[in-house]
Amino acid sequence: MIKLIDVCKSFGTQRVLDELNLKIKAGRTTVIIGRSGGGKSVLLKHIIGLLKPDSGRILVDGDDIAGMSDRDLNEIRKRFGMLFQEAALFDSMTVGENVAFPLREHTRLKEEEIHEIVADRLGAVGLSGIEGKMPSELSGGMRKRVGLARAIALRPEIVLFDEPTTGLDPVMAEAVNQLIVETQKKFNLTCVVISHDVESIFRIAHRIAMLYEGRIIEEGTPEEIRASRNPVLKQFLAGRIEGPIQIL
Ligand SMILES: Nc1ncnc2c1ncn2[C@@H]1O[C@H](COP(=O)(O)OP(=O)(O)OP(=O)(O)O)[C@@H](O)[C@H]1O
Repeated sequence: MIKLIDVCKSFGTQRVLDELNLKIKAGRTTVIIGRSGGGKSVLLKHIIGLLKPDSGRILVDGDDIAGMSDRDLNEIRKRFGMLFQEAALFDSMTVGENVAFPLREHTRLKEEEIHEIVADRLGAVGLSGIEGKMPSELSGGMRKRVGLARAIALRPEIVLFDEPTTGLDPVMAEAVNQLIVETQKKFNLTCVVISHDVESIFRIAHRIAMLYEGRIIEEGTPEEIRASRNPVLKQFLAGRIEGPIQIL
């Protein structure tokens, strides 16, 4: 569904993506792993067109979004949902208004219909009836759930998750993982998740891709990744200090 071909991106003299190639399968969850500051968020922003590559192509269902006008890009973006780090809810809006936001931005649905969809999506994340609450009244896990309800408001085909379990306790992290698995299945979503939470990765991934020094150095099923002999991958998954990954 999504193909990145020879994607390069630098900021000043710092090359973050270096002829990166990756295929993301439809109806599957692909987790992109890699060290902090390694370029995972930059990669995700290229997939949704928030950043443009210096060179290379990014195909979404065969359309190259790298050279697209903002208008065409807006159309493509309707097919995406995104759950940002820290959920990124609008603090001055109620939960209901947060979830309704993409519907009000991108559709001409009537208020009644919007209310129905908001109730449905909040139900899907196990938070029925909290439309009137403010984000500040919610726990971190609940905020993530509301963020997910908002991300799926428009029934997207593709949902991008930027470190969905960061900052949550293990129980809450597992609840969010389960929710990702259930929501992916229920809506047959193509999910791209970036994470360095090794526990979570193996719980949610159909495919895992390791980003290192600007490239995907290994991609495969969780079993294949576990069995990999790649020293970078082995060091990363084991959380060892010794190995090819340099600690700055
Ligand atoms: N808009 C930008 N301008 C300049 N440099 C940037 C920009 N966005 C990202 N970078 C740099 O690109 C590198 C990769 O950043 P990125 O946020 O993608 O890392 P990450 O792998 O997501 O890290 P983390 O796991 O810590 O979130 C960093 O060195 C960062 O400073």
